[in-house]
Parts: sequence; C-alpha cells; structure tokens
Amino acid sequence: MKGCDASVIISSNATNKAEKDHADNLSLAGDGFDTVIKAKAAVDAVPSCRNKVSCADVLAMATRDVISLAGGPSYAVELGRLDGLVSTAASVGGKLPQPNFNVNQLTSLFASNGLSQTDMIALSAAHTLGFSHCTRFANRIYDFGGRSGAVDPSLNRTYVTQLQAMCPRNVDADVAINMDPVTPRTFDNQYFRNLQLGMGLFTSDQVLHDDARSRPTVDNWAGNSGVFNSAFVAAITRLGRVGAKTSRSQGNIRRDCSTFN
Ligand code: HEM
Ligand SMILES: [Ca+2]
Repeated sequence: MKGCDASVIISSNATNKAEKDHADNLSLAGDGFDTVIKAKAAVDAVPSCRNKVSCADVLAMATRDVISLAGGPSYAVELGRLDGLVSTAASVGGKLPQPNFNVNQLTSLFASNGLSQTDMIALSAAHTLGFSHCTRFANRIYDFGGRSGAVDPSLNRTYVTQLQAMCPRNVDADVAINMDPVTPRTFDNQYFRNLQLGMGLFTSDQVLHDDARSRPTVDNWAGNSGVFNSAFVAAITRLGRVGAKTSRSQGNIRRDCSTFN
C-alpha cells in the first residue's frame, strides 16, 4: 500500500500475508493479476528486453489497455516505476476509500495522495466498468440507517427494486453485480448520467451528484464525454505517479511479478 509499485500482485506465503489478501482486495480479479504476470513474462522472454520493464509499469499499461479496449480514451503511460520490496495485508487499513464515504472523506483521502477533488470525481468514473459484491451496498437497500424496511432515499426507486432482485437478503457473499447497470462493458460517461438519475451504486458515487460542491462537475461530464475523457486521462496520469519508485534503494525489477526476487 505504498503506491504504484505492483505490491498488490505479490502472493502470500508461509511468512507473509500479502496486500492482496486484505479483505478490501479480495475481489481483485485473479485473471487480471495473471494477465500482468504473463505479459511481463512475455517481455522477459525476449533476451534484449529481459529485466528492463517493471511489473508496476506493465500493470499501468494493462490498465490503460483495458480502458481503451472498452471504448474509453487511450493515453501514453509515464514509465520508469520500479517494483516495491514490501507487500503486507497489515498496511492496507485506512488507505483505501470506502463505499460509505462522503465528499469530505473522499476529497481528503485523495488529497493525501496528491490528487484534487476534480481528480477524485474523474477517477470515480472507473465504476463505469466492473462488478461489486452485494455486501458492499446492502445497507442502502435493506434496513437503511437501522430502520426496518427502509431504503436510502437518495436511490432511484426503480433501481432499488432491481438491486433487491439481484441481491436478495442474505444472498451468497460471492454474488456480484454490474456497477454501471446501463453500459457495464463500455468505458463511458454513463456513470455520471446514472448519478443524475439516483443510480449511483455506492454512497460514495451518489454523493458526487448530491453534494452541491461536486454536482456541477458531474453535470458537465454527464453531458460532454470529450471533456470527461480529458479529465480522466489527466487524473489517471497523476494517479500513476502516486508512490512511484525510481531509486534502487526502494525498488527493483521483479523477475516474476507474484514473488520478490
Ligand atoms: C472514490 C472512491 C472509491 C470507492 C469508495 C471505491 C469502492 C469500490 C468498491 C466497494 C468496489 C466493489 C468491490 C467488490 O465488492 O468487489 C469497487 C470496485 C471497483 N473499483 Fe472502486 N472505489 C473508488 C475509486 C476507484 C478508483 C479511483 C478506481 C480506478 C481508477 C476504481 C476502480 C474500480 C474497479 C475497476 C472496480 C471493479 C472491480 C471488478 O470488477 O473486479 N475505483 N470500488
Ligand atoms: Ca459504462
């Protein structure tokens, strides 16, 4: 949890519980890690390229490629990150934003990583793709605020009914649903249109529209995908600098992304 150093790809072993085995990271897709591990191995299979590209850089480029292949913008990835030398589950607590965060909490956590409120709003739109487990938002659709039968009033009522159907009470903890119910496989600004309709899945999504400080940005990007794409590229480029390591005292180039050299 020290930034863009591929520490999240390290596997746990007998003496170390790694970052990816922290509860907040359990949903990270195993096939995503496998893709990075294989791409790095493919680079290293070429003798003239061996030990020159870090896992952290491969991960950043794979992220760019997923966004672009899903219909989003493409962009040059800044390169030269080294791979970190530490990965512990114990380091994760308090470092990740939580789905029940309000705008102040979101803004301050991103600010602690050198990212602006505008960056935070742009990066939240990553939820235009991907899945969430029912447990992460169940409090919004069942007994909201501890009141029996209540639902979060900021949620669209039709959407509540759909969510309750996909995530019945006491549903299996493995069940996950699309975060963007409209265009789940396209990287687009539908995320912001959803927020305008009360269809933000997490409190941390919906507050971006419901808080008057972030709403003008949400409304602007909901209506203008070009402006959103530019803001997203600027923000993810800044995100890619968080905790990047370039000194050999802090990092190296791993041979196998899942294991320290
Ligand atoms: C703004 C604060 C954020 C909060 C509170 C948050 C929270 C969450 C939660 C709770 C999930 C569901 C995990 C699960 O149940 O499986 C999730 C999924 C996801 N988040 Fe975020 N997130 C935030 C920002 C971001 C950012 C900045 C990015 C990337 C730039 C991002 C990318 C994703 C992706 C791609 C998934 C789907 C993973 C999958 O499909 O396997 N999120 N997020
Ligand atoms: Ca989408």
